[in-house]
Amino acid sequence: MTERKDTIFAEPQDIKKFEFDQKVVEVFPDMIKRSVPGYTTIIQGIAEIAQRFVQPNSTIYDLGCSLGAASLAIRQTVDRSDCRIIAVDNSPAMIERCQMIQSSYNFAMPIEVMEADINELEMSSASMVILNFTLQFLPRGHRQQLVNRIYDALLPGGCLVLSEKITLQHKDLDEHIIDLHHDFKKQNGYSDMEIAQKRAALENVLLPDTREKHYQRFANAGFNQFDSWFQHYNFASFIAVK
Ligand SMILES: Nc1ncnc2c1ncn2[C@@H]1O[C@H](C[S@+](CC[C@H]([NH3+])C(=O)[O-])CC(=O)[O-])[C@@H](O)[C@H]1O
Ligand SMILES: O=C(O)C(=O)Cc1ccccc1
Repeated sequence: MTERKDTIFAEPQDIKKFEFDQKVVEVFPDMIKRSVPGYTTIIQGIAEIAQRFVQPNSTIYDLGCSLGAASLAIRQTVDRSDCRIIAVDNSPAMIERCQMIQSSYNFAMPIEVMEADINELEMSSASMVILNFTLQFLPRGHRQQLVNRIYDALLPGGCLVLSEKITLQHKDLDEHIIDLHHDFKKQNGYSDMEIAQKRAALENVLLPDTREKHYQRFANAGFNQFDSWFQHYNFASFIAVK
Protein backbone atom coordinates (compact mmCIF):
# COMPACT_ATOMS: atom_id res chain seq x y z
CA MET A 1 0.00 0.00 0.00
CA THR A 2 1.53 3.34 -1.06
CA GLU A 3 2.11 6.04 1.61
CA ARG A 4 -1.06 8.15 1.87
CA LYS A 5 -0.30 11.63 0.51
CA ASP A 6 -2.69 13.35 2.91
CA THR A 7 -0.57 12.58 5.99
CA ILE A 8 2.31 14.84 4.83
CA PHE A 9 0.98 18.36 5.33
CA ALA A 10 -1.43 18.54 8.23
CA GLU A 11 -1.43 17.50 11.88
CA PRO A 12 -5.13 17.44 12.91
CA GLN A 13 -4.44 19.30 16.17
CA ASP A 14 -2.81 22.18 14.21
CA ILE A 15 -5.80 22.84 11.95
CA LYS A 16 -8.85 24.94 12.97
CA LYS A 17 -11.94 22.75 13.11
CA PHE A 18 -14.34 23.21 10.18
CA GLU A 19 -17.40 25.36 10.86
CA PHE A 20 -20.22 26.76 8.70
CA ASP A 21 -19.28 30.43 9.13
CA GLN A 22 -19.44 33.46 6.81
CA LYS A 23 -16.26 32.47 5.01
CA VAL A 24 -17.77 29.08 4.15
CA VAL A 25 -21.07 30.69 3.09
CA GLU A 26 -19.25 32.87 0.54
CA VAL A 27 -17.77 29.84 -1.23
CA PHE A 28 -20.33 27.16 -0.35
CA PRO A 29 -22.02 26.46 -3.73
CA ASP A 30 -18.63 26.05 -5.39
CA MET A 31 -17.12 24.15 -2.44
CA ILE A 32 -19.84 21.52 -2.18
CA LYS A 33 -20.00 20.90 -5.95
CA ARG A 34 -16.20 20.45 -6.10
CA SER A 35 -16.08 18.32 -2.93
CA VAL A 36 -19.12 16.02 -3.06
CA PRO A 37 -19.28 13.67 -6.06
CA GLY A 38 -22.82 13.63 -7.44
CA TYR A 39 -24.11 16.58 -5.42
CA THR A 40 -25.86 18.20 -8.39
CA THR A 41 -27.39 14.86 -9.40
CA ILE A 42 -28.65 14.33 -5.85
CA ILE A 43 -30.28 17.77 -5.74
CA GLN A 44 -32.03 17.06 -9.06
CA GLY A 45 -33.07 13.62 -7.79
CA ILE A 46 -34.57 15.15 -4.63
CA ALA A 47 -36.72 17.41 -6.82
CA GLU A 48 -37.91 14.41 -8.87
CA ILE A 49 -38.58 12.34 -5.74
CA ALA A 50 -40.61 15.26 -4.39
CA GLN A 51 -42.85 15.13 -7.50
CA ARG A 52 -43.81 11.57 -6.50
CA PHE A 53 -44.02 11.92 -2.70
CA VAL A 54 -45.25 15.44 -1.82
CA GLN A 55 -48.88 15.17 -0.70
CA PRO A 56 -51.63 17.84 -0.72
CA ASN A 57 -51.78 20.12 2.34
CA SER A 58 -48.49 18.84 3.76
CA THR A 59 -45.12 20.14 4.90
CA ILE A 60 -41.65 19.46 3.49
CA TYR A 61 -38.69 19.80 5.87
CA ASP A 62 -35.19 20.62 4.58
CA LEU A 63 -33.04 19.88 7.65
CA GLY A 64 -29.57 21.40 7.63
CA CYS A 65 -30.61 23.34 4.54
CA SER A 66 -27.44 25.49 4.17
CA LEU A 67 -28.38 27.86 1.31
CA GLY A 68 -31.51 25.85 0.51
CA ALA A 69 -30.47 24.19 -2.74
CA ALA A 70 -32.81 21.24 -2.12
CA SER A 71 -35.69 23.55 -1.15
CA LEU A 72 -35.20 25.67 -4.26
CA ALA A 73 -35.10 22.61 -6.53
CA ILE A 74 -38.36 21.36 -4.99
CA ARG A 75 -40.08 24.75 -5.33
CA GLN A 76 -39.02 24.84 -9.00
CA THR A 77 -40.59 21.44 -9.75
CA VAL A 78 -43.52 20.86 -7.36
CA ASP A 79 -44.60 24.44 -6.46
CA ARG A 80 -47.96 23.66 -4.83
CA SER A 81 -49.65 26.50 -2.94
CA ASP A 82 -51.33 24.00 -0.54
CA CYS A 83 -47.88 22.84 0.69
CA ARG A 84 -45.02 24.61 2.46
CA ILE A 85 -41.29 24.06 2.96
CA ILE A 86 -39.62 24.61 6.30
CA ALA A 87 -35.88 25.04 5.75
CA VAL A 88 -33.81 24.81 8.94
CA ASP A 89 -30.16 25.42 9.75
CA ASN A 90 -28.30 26.32 12.94
CA SER A 91 -25.67 28.48 11.17
CA PRO A 92 -26.67 32.18 11.40
CA ALA A 93 -24.50 32.94 8.36
CA MET A 94 -26.14 30.19 6.28
CA ILE A 95 -29.66 31.24 7.33
CA GLU A 96 -29.06 34.92 6.53
CA ARG A 97 -27.87 34.07 3.01
CA CYS A 98 -30.53 31.36 2.52
CA GLN A 99 -33.27 33.86 3.40
CA MET A 100 -31.89 36.32 0.81
CA ILE A 101 -31.70 33.65 -1.90
CA GLN A 102 -35.12 32.10 -1.29
CA SER A 103 -36.94 35.45 -1.04
CA SER A 104 -35.59 36.47 -4.45
CA TYR A 105 -37.87 33.87 -6.07
CA ASN A 106 -41.63 34.10 -6.48
CA PHE A 107 -43.17 30.63 -6.20
CA ALA A 108 -46.64 29.51 -5.18
CA MET A 109 -45.12 27.23 -2.52
CA PRO A 110 -44.19 29.27 0.56
CA ILE A 111 -40.89 28.65 2.38
CA GLU A 112 -40.12 29.38 5.99
CA VAL A 113 -36.36 29.73 6.61
CA MET A 114 -35.62 29.06 10.28
CA GLU A 115 -32.47 29.25 12.39
CA ALA A 116 -32.74 26.32 14.77
CA ASP A 117 -31.07 23.16 16.01
CA ILE A 118 -32.82 20.30 14.20
CA ASN A 119 -32.42 18.15 17.30
CA GLU A 120 -34.96 20.45 18.99
CA LEU A 121 -37.26 21.11 16.01
CA GLU A 122 -40.93 20.17 16.30
CA MET A 123 -42.13 18.49 13.08
CA SER A 124 -45.56 17.29 11.91
CA SER A 125 -47.70 16.53 8.83
CA ALA A 126 -44.61 15.88 6.71
CA SER A 127 -44.86 14.25 3.28
CA MET A 128 -41.10 14.61 2.74
CA VAL A 129 -38.10 15.22 4.98
CA ILE A 130 -34.64 15.91 3.56
CA LEU A 131 -31.37 15.36 5.42
CA ASN A 132 -28.96 16.20 2.58
CA PHE A 133 -25.46 15.74 4.05
CA THR A 134 -26.55 16.92 7.50
CA LEU A 135 -26.86 13.88 9.81
CA GLN A 136 -23.10 13.30 9.46
CA PHE A 137 -22.48 16.52 11.40
CA LEU A 138 -24.61 15.50 14.39
CA PRO A 139 -23.12 13.61 17.34
CA ARG A 140 -23.71 9.92 16.67
CA GLY A 141 -25.67 9.68 19.96
CA HIS A 142 -28.31 12.11 18.61
CA ARG A 143 -28.92 10.47 15.24
CA GLN A 144 -31.36 7.69 16.11
CA GLN A 145 -33.68 10.01 18.05
CA LEU A 146 -33.82 12.44 15.11
CA VAL A 147 -34.63 9.65 12.64
CA ASN A 148 -37.29 8.40 15.07
CA ARG A 149 -38.87 11.87 15.29
CA ILE A 150 -38.79 12.21 11.51
CA TYR A 151 -40.63 8.88 11.20
CA ASP A 152 -43.26 10.05 13.70
CA ALA A 153 -43.72 13.37 11.83
CA LEU A 154 -44.16 11.71 8.42
CA LEU A 155 -47.63 11.06 7.01
CA PRO A 156 -48.32 7.50 5.80
CA GLY A 157 -46.60 7.20 2.41
CA GLY A 158 -44.23 10.04 3.24
CA CYS A 159 -40.48 9.74 2.67
CA LEU A 160 -37.14 10.64 4.21
CA VAL A 161 -34.28 11.34 1.79
CA LEU A 162 -30.95 10.95 3.60
CA SER A 163 -27.71 11.78 1.78
CA GLU A 164 -24.43 11.10 3.58
CA LYS A 165 -20.73 10.58 3.26
CA ILE A 166 -20.33 6.90 4.21
CA THR A 167 -17.66 4.57 5.47
CA LEU A 168 -17.41 1.33 3.53
CA GLN A 169 -17.59 -1.81 5.64
CA HIS A 170 -14.32 -3.31 4.35
CA LYS A 171 -11.30 -1.22 5.43
CA ASP A 172 -9.08 -1.80 2.39
CA LEU A 173 -11.88 -0.95 -0.04
CA ASP A 174 -12.79 2.08 2.09
CA GLU A 175 -9.21 3.32 1.76
CA HIS A 176 -9.36 2.93 -2.05
CA ILE A 177 -12.66 4.82 -2.22
CA ILE A 178 -11.30 7.61 0.01
CA ASP A 179 -8.36 7.94 -2.40
CA LEU A 180 -10.77 8.05 -5.37
CA HIS A 181 -12.70 10.82 -3.56
CA HIS A 182 -9.47 12.76 -3.07
CA ASP A 183 -8.65 12.26 -6.77
CA PHE A 184 -12.13 13.73 -7.52
CA LYS A 185 -11.22 16.78 -5.45
CA LYS A 186 -7.89 17.13 -7.26
CA GLN A 187 -9.63 16.90 -10.63
CA ASN A 188 -11.79 19.77 -9.37
CA GLY A 189 -8.78 21.96 -8.64
CA TYR A 190 -7.95 21.28 -4.99
CA SER A 191 -4.25 20.79 -4.12
CA ASP A 192 -2.90 17.95 -1.99
CA MET A 193 -2.34 20.53 0.79
CA GLU A 194 -5.96 21.79 0.60
CA ILE A 195 -7.30 18.23 0.63
CA ALA A 196 -5.18 17.29 3.64
CA GLN A 197 -6.12 20.45 5.53
CA LYS A 198 -9.86 19.98 4.85
CA ARG A 199 -9.58 16.37 5.97
CA ALA A 200 -7.92 17.49 9.23
CA ALA A 201 -10.50 20.27 9.72
CA LEU A 202 -13.35 17.75 9.31
CA GLU A 203 -11.78 15.28 11.75
CA ASN A 204 -14.33 14.67 14.56
CA VAL A 205 -16.67 17.18 12.87
CA LEU A 206 -17.95 15.10 9.95
CA LEU A 207 -18.52 11.59 11.34
CA PRO A 208 -19.54 9.15 8.56
CA ASP A 209 -21.43 5.93 9.26
CA THR A 210 -21.70 2.76 7.20
CA ARG A 211 -24.71 2.06 4.98
CA GLU A 212 -25.56 -0.78 7.33
CA LYS A 213 -25.72 1.62 10.29
CA HIS A 214 -28.11 3.90 8.39
CA TYR A 215 -30.31 0.91 7.50
CA GLN A 216 -30.33 -0.15 11.16
CA ARG A 217 -31.51 3.34 12.21
CA PHE A 218 -34.27 3.31 9.57
CA ALA A 219 -35.51 -0.07 10.80
CA ASN A 220 -35.25 0.96 14.48
CA ALA A 221 -37.36 4.06 13.74
CA GLY A 222 -40.13 1.95 12.15
CA PHE A 223 -39.40 2.28 8.43
CA ASN A 224 -39.89 -1.01 6.59
CA GLN A 225 -39.12 0.29 3.08
CA PHE A 226 -35.66 1.80 2.54
CA ASP A 227 -32.75 1.51 0.13
CA SER A 228 -30.10 3.60 -1.62
CA TRP A 229 -30.99 5.38 -4.84
CA PHE A 230 -27.60 6.97 -5.59
CA GLN A 231 -23.92 6.50 -4.82
CA HIS A 232 -20.70 7.99 -6.13
CA TYR A 233 -17.60 6.77 -4.29
CA ASN A 234 -18.25 7.32 -0.54
CA PHE A 235 -21.22 9.64 -1.03
CA ALA A 236 -24.64 8.03 -1.06
CA SER A 237 -28.30 8.96 -0.90
CA PHE A 238 -31.02 6.80 0.65
CA ILE A 239 -34.81 6.89 0.60
CA ALA A 240 -36.99 5.54 3.39
CA VAL A 241 -40.79 5.40 3.02
CA LYS A 242 -43.32 5.23 5.88
N1 LIG B 1 -27.78 20.52 14.71
C1 LIG B 1 -27.96 21.18 13.55
N2 LIG B 1 -29.11 21.85 13.33
C2 LIG B 1 -29.32 22.52 12.15
N3 LIG B 1 -28.41 22.56 11.16
C3 LIG B 1 -27.25 21.90 11.35
C4 LIG B 1 -26.97 21.19 12.55
N4 LIG B 1 -25.71 20.64 12.42
C5 LIG B 1 -25.23 21.00 11.21
N5 LIG B 1 -26.14 21.76 10.57
C6 LIG B 1 -26.03 22.34 9.22
O1 LIG B 1 -25.95 21.27 8.30
C7 LIG B 1 -25.39 21.76 7.07
C8 LIG B 1 -24.47 20.71 6.46
S1 LIG B 1 -24.21 21.03 4.74
C9 LIG B 1 -25.81 20.63 4.12
C10 LIG B 1 -25.98 20.85 2.67
C11 LIG B 1 -27.41 21.18 2.26
N6 LIG B 1 -28.38 20.27 2.95
C12 LIG B 1 -27.55 21.12 0.75
O2 LIG B 1 -28.27 20.21 0.27
O3 LIG B 1 -26.92 21.98 0.10
C13 LIG B 1 -23.32 19.64 4.16
C14 LIG B 1 -21.91 19.91 3.83
O4 LIG B 1 -21.50 21.08 3.83
O5 LIG B 1 -21.20 18.93 3.51
C15 LIG B 1 -24.65 23.07 7.43
O6 LIG B 1 -25.28 24.19 6.83
C16 LIG B 1 -24.74 23.13 8.96
O7 LIG B 1 -24.82 24.46 9.46
O1 LIG C 1 -16.12 15.05 2.89
C1 LIG C 1 -15.36 15.91 2.42
O2 LIG C 1 -14.15 15.76 2.20
C2 LIG C 1 -15.93 17.25 2.11
O3 LIG C 1 -15.24 18.14 1.72
C3 LIG C 1 -17.44 17.39 2.31
C4 LIG C 1 -17.83 18.79 2.66
C5 LIG C 1 -18.29 19.63 1.66
C6 LIG C 1 -18.65 20.94 1.99
C7 LIG C 1 -18.54 21.39 3.31
C8 LIG C 1 -18.08 20.51 4.30
C9 LIG C 1 -17.74 19.21 3.98
